[in-house]
Amino acid sequence: MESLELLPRLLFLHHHPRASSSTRLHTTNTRFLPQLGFPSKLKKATKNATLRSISGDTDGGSTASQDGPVSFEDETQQRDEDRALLLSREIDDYGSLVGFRFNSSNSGDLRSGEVEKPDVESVEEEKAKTGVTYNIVFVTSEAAPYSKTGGLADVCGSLPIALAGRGHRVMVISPRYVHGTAADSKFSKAVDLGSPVSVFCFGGAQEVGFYHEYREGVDWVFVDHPSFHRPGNPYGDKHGTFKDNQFRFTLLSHAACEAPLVLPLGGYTYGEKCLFLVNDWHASLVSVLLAAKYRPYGVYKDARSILVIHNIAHQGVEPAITYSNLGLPQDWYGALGWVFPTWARTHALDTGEAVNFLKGAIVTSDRIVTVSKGYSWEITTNEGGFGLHEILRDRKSILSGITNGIDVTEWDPSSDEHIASNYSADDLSGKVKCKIALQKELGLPVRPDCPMIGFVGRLDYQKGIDLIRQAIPELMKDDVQFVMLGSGNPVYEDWMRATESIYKDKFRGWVGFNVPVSHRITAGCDILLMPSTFEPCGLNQLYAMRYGTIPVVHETGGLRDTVQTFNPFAAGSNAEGCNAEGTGWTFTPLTKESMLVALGYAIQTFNEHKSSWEGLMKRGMTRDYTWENAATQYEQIIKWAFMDPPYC
Ligand SMILES: Nc1ncnc2c1ncn2[C@@H]1O[C@H](COP(=O)(O)OP(=O)(O)O[C@H]2O[C@H](CO)[C@@H](O)[C@H](O)[C@H]2O)[C@@H](O)[C@H]1O
Repeated sequence: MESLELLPRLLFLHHHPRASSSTRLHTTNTRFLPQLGFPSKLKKATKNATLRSISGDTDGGSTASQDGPVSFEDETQQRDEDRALLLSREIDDYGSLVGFRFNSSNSGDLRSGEVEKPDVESVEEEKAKTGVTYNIVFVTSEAAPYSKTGGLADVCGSLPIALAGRGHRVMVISPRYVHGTAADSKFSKAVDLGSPVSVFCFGGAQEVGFYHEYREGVDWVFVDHPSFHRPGNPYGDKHGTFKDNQFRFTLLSHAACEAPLVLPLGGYTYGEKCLFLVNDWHASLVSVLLAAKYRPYGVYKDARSILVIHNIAHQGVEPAITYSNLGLPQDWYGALGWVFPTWARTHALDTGEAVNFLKGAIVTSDRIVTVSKGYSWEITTNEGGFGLHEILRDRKSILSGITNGIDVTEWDPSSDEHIASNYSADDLSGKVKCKIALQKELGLPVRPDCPMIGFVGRLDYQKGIDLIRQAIPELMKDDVQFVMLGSGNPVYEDWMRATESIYKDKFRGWVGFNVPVSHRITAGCDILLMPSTFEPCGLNQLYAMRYGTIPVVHETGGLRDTVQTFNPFAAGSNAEGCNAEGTGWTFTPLTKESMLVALGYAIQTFNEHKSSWEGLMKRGMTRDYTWENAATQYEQIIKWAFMDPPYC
C-alpha cells in the first residue's frame, strides 16, 4: 500500500505545472529508487524487509519488489525474519496504512542520533492506549530545547513527545537556527540528511537542507537555509523584527510539505497520509499549500491539517503584492487575501489590501484548536479576535480549545537542577531555602518572612506590563519584594532598570532571557503575578502552581480556565481553612485597582493565614499538569479531522 500511496505523488510530478521543481528533486537525486522514492541506501537494509511486509498488500508488494514475485509462504517467512524490523502496522477501514512501528535496531545505521530499541510488548501496550495511531507532523517556528522565545516552544517541545509516547509516529519540523555561538550546541546532535530539496517561491528555486535528530521517540527535523543563520532570536534582533520573515517562514512551510514525502526517517518516509499540526502564522502556509498546490494533483489527498492558534495577535500580514512570492497558484489569492478596516489604513490611497497567513490557515485547515477553551471563545468575539473573529465564527463548528499541559520533568521542584533546594508537596521545607537563595542571588535583603512577588515573561503589551508600571509606586509602599524577569520592548526594559534603581531594597528587574533564572524565580517567590491583557493559555501560572507559588492573574483566556480563586468558606472548611478551595486569585476588570486588591488578599493570606497558604500551595502542587489529558483530546480532534473530507 505504501507504494500505491506514493503513486499519486509520482503522477503529480509529471503533471504538476511546477513539476520542474519537484521532479528535479526526485528524479535527479540518485539516493532515491526511481519507482518508489526510496533511498538507494535503504535498498540493502530493506532487501528482506520488502514493502509487502510493511503494507501487507500483495499488489503493492509485487510492484515494489526488486527481486521479482514472491510467494505467500516466502513472504510470511520474510516477515518472520524481519520481525525485528517491523513490529506492528495499522491499516484503516479502506486498507490504507495509517501507522506502523518498527524496531530501529535493524536500521540503526539509517537513523541519525540515538537509536531506540522498543520491545514488542511495550509497543503493543502503547498502541493499546490510542487504538489508532497517526503520522503527525508538527510545523513550528520554535521548539524547546532547540529554540525558544516563549510558550510556543514549550508546547512544541513537549506535546510531540507525549503523542509519540502514546504510539503515534511524530515529526517536528522547525528551522535550524545557528549562528556561530555556544547556543548552536543545541543542534549538535542533529545530522545532515544529505537530502536537500528545492522549493519554488520568491521568484526561483530555493534550496533547503534537512537535519535530523531522533530523541524521545520523536523525529526532530531542522530546515537549514542561510536565512536562519543569523544572530538574534527566531524573529529578530536588537534592531527589531527581521524584514524577511515572510520569506523565512514561507521556506519553512514549503520544506515542511516536502519532508514527509522525501525524508526516509528511520528507513521510511511519513508518506502522504499524515496529519499536519501547523502552529501559529509562521506555519500557516502549510494548510494553504496542501489545498492549493498539492491536493489538486492528487497529492496529500489523504492528509489533514489542524491549525493550532497560540496567539492570534500575530498573523503574518504583509502587503498584497507579496502574494506572488509565495509559490501558490494565482487563483488562490482569496484564501490569504485580507483587507484592513478603514481606520487601520495609513493614508487616503491605502486600499488596505494585504495577505494574512493566519487567515489563510483558518480558512483552509481541517480543524482549528486554541490552547484553552476560554480562548477559543474569546477569539470569536470582536474584542479577542484581532479582526479574525467573523471568519472564526463562520468556522466555529471545527474550532476547539484544549488547555496546554506542561513538561512535568523539566518543571519538577523535587528534581529541578536549577534551584537551590528540592521540595515537594509532602516536604515543603526546601521552598524557603529557594527563596533565601534567590534573595541572595538578587542582592535583596534576606527575609524569608517578606512576601516575594515574581513576574516572568515577554515584555510585551500582552503581558500587562503597563498595569505593573502603574501599580508599582503603590505596591512598593507595602512590605514586599518584587522581581521581574523578561526581555522584549526596550521601553519596558529601561523602565525595569530605572525602577530597580529607585527601589533598591525591594525591586529587581532582570533584563534578558534566562531559563535557569526563570526556574529559580518560580521556585523562590511566594506569588506569581500575571496581569495579561489576554492570555491564550499561559504556562507560567501552571509552572508556578506546580512549584507551590500562588498565581495572581487577570481573569482572561487560559488564566481563567486554570486558576481557581481561593475560597476559604467552601463547604466543609473549618477555621484553619481545611477543605478550602482554590489555587490562587483571579481579578477583573483589568485595572490597577482590582489587581492591587487581589494582590492585597494574597499578601494578607501569606502573612496572617499560614495554614490557608499551605493549603493553596498543596492544592496547586498536586494537580495533574501532564500532557496526557491534552494529548487524548488532540487525538479526538485528529480523529474528527480524518472523518471529514479534507478542505479543497
Ligand atoms: N525572559 C525569560 N527568560 C526565561 N524564560 C522566559 C522568559 N520570558 C518568557 N519565558 C518563558 O517562556 C514561556 C512563556 O510562555 P507563556 O505561555 O507564558 O507565553 P507566550 O505568550 O510566549 O506563549 C503563547 O503560547 C503559549 C503556548 O500555547 C500560551 O500558553 C500563551 O498564552 C501564548 O501567549 C515560559 O516557559 C516562560 O518561562
